[in-house]
Amino acid sequence: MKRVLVTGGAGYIGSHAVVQLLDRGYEVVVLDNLENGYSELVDRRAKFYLADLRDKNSLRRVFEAEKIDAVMNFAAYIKVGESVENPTMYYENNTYGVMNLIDIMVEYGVKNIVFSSTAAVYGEVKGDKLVDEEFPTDPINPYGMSKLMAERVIADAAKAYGLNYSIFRYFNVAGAHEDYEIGQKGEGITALVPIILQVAKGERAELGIFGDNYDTPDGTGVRDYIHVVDLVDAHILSLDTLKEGVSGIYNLGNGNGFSVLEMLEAAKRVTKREIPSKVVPARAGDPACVVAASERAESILGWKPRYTSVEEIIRTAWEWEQKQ
Ligand SMILES: NC(=O)c1ccc[n+]([C@@H]2O[C@H](COP(=O)([O-])OP(=O)(O)OC[C@H]3O[C@@H](n4cnc5c(N)ncnc54)[C@H](O)[C@@H]3O)[C@@H](O)[C@H]2O)c1
Ligand SMILES: O=c1ccn([C@@H]2O[C@H](COP(=O)(O)OP(=O)(O)O[C@H]3O[C@H](CO)[C@H](O)[C@H](O)[C@H]3O)[C@@H](O)[C@H]2O)c(=O)[nH]1
Repeated sequence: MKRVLVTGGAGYIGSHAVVQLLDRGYEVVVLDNLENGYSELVDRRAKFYLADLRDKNSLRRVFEAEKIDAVMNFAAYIKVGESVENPTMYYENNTYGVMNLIDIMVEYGVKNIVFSSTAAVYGEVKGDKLVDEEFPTDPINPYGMSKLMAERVIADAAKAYGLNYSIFRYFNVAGAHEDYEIGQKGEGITALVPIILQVAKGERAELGIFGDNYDTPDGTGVRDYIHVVDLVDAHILSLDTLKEGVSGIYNLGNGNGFSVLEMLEAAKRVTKREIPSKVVPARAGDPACVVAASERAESILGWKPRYTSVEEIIRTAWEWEQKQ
């Protein structure tokens, strides 16, 4: 396991995977169409290819030129609201794109894939039970369904073609690497933490709190926030299990739920700034409360998240945001 192809390596999480793999001595090849990525986020030590998952010939060019040992697939569309408005665009990129990638991996004899999935595969979670990997999958938006379908494609292909896979279901990823100038970026950001910090910076007038009528203690949505560096660590650890032929599906979260209002208060403490907010209508496709049980990643991969406080997670994101 020497050379890893990182698809979506010019994006937020992919660019972290690139530097963390390089720091552990892997050779890294990046594939991205730069639709939502930034070439300046890609570490210069990695080799970059402009290619698109939906275009098999562009993928062939990469696999022809590079001997790949494992693929980490981060390339996807990621916005829940957009997926509700334009579902076919999501199935085309997030499901069909993965089918293409698998076909090309098989064509070139590449056996190992690490895949970014999402807590959105679980859909509406009733009550306040932690969600483990056996929880029934029932996505309530096309984004989650496009990822669940891709998971199924990967598992079926693994059986048929002898592949090994690690599928990671991320909860809410936030924060930034403290040693590199990389982080979450982009005009169209919809994720809570960067939006709150953009308000703190004065780039946005206020935070719109999407609904305060949910069945949660303060009525706002509850999520499990996980630091991007911890998240990527699990991916890298899983390369060793893939080498041993062990495939699996793993949740990645901290196991603690924070509401939108709690995140807002934490961000005020970290930034020491005013952060104006107002309640606006709930966003289509948003469940009330989603919190992870991630013991499987801990026991099988030996994974242990290091950033366990949301203040710490927000602080690293704030340091990045201020450099922008
Ligand atoms: N950010 C989160 O909280 C979160 C949570 C759960 C899952 N995920 C998953 O993690 C992965 C990475 O997310 P991110 O937050 O880094 O998003 P991002 O948009 O920053 O990165 C995605 C990258 O993939 C590229 N890309 C998209 N479609 C492509 C295609 N067809 N061909 C080539 N490149 C393509 C984009 O240009 C971008 O650089 C996604 O698969 C996403 O579904 C993210
Ligand atoms: O401006 C905002 C943005 C978000 N929220 C709320 O904050 C919480 C977190 O929202 P995010 O958009 O940060 O993330 P989601 O919980 O919607 O997560 C979904 O989208 C993510 C990508 O953005 C991941 O893919 C994740 O797996 C998927 O469930 C939700 O309760 C949301 O309603 C607001 O109130 N205002």
